[in-house]
Amino acid sequence: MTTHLIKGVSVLGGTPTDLVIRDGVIASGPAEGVEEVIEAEGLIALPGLVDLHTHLREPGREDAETVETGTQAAAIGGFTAVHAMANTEPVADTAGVVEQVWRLGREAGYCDVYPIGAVTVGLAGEKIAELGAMADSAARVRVFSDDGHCVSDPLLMRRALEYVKAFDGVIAQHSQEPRLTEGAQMNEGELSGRLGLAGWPAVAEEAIIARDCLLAAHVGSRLHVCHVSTAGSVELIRQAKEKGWNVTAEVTPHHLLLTDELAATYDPLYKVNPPLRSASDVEALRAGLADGTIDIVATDHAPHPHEDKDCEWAAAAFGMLGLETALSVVQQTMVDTGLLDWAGVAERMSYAPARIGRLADHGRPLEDGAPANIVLYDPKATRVVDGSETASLSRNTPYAGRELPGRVVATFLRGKATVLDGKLQ
Ligand SMILES: NC(=O)N[C@@H](CC(=O)O)C(=O)O
Ligand SMILES: [Zn+2]
Ligand SMILES: [Zn+2]
Repeated sequence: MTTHLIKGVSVLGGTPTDLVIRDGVIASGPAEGVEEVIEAEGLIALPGLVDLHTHLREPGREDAETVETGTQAAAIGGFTAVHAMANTEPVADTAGVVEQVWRLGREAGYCDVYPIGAVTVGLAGEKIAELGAMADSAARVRVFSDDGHCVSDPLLMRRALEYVKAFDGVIAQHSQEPRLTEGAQMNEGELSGRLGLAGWPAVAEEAIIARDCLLAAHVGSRLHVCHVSTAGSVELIRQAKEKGWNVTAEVTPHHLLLTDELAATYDPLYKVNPPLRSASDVEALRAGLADGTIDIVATDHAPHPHEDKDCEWAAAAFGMLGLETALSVVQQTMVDTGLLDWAGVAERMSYAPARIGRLADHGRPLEDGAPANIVLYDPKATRVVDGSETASLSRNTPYAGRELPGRVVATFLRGKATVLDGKLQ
């Protein structure tokens, strides 16, 4: 394996220093046997990013994404680990399917893939899946989710929370009260009325979060709240944390940047679940991420082929790409606004998601002896996003034509460069 010397890099935005990568780990001592030197003046080094919420679509929807193409997009975005959501075909609700996804990630070699197991068989919300068998499998599943669907039955949710305690698992909930969101198309508000699109009210998210926090506290288990999108949700999670309950939460880059006004275009690129909300929700999400109420940023990278997106709003699929643009959107919304420094970004995009997912080899400080999972980032660069230029098989980025700050220059996975000079290796 190539020994790299990264010269003059600013670790977490600190004073410039040199980093040596040897035999897959960050090495101390003199830079002997260096084969490749990377001049990194002006670049920031962050621990490899960890995504707790990625849709890789394999098995079953290889027309939208595969483990290989999705992890290529992840590497380009600076990620060294992604958690793959269970809403595949077949659903990842058995040890066999999660082992298959885990192995495909290993074989592709761009980014470690940690499968998420379904909470209920077939995501049908009726019967608990074989959570223990998935935890004990080679994939060592610790995160379980019916994402795309809400575990809306309170008794099933209680049982799932109890079940995962045995192996220190966590239930990641897609918080959406189904009866309150039948046919819902966009954020419920004055604008949904004007556009004639059925509303998805904030209370449908908040009612489930409140219930789940109470359930998690009652059984003494771990709850993770997926894609928080409203100011009221932030407030509920803040209260749960004040009580010392074991609740964590994520926000997506798109909910930090975009608002429901974009629905007025009727362009399904902006159709996502939960929907884009109001400017005051965006402000509350940014504040909640800054003060630690919301623990992490997770992409909810949701690829869809053009036939599922190039249609009228009501018929289009929910979801947008996110892996390749996440760090830039976080820079724009959180760093350039003064809400977070780079150490804060490392906490929310690497350390904390690795802790929640119980990953040992990711989300570690860039210290001697740590696995060399590193991203080199140029915060001074800018780019206009080209919607057709993506490693993903799908093209549904909401940022096409937008100028975003920053550029991932290199990504290292256990010392191997997956990206160099912005290009996939
Ligand atoms: N976020 C989305 O709009 N879509 C996701 C499902 C989900 O995350 O709920 C998908 O699988 O396409
Ligand atoms: Zn979801
Ligand atoms: Zn999702």
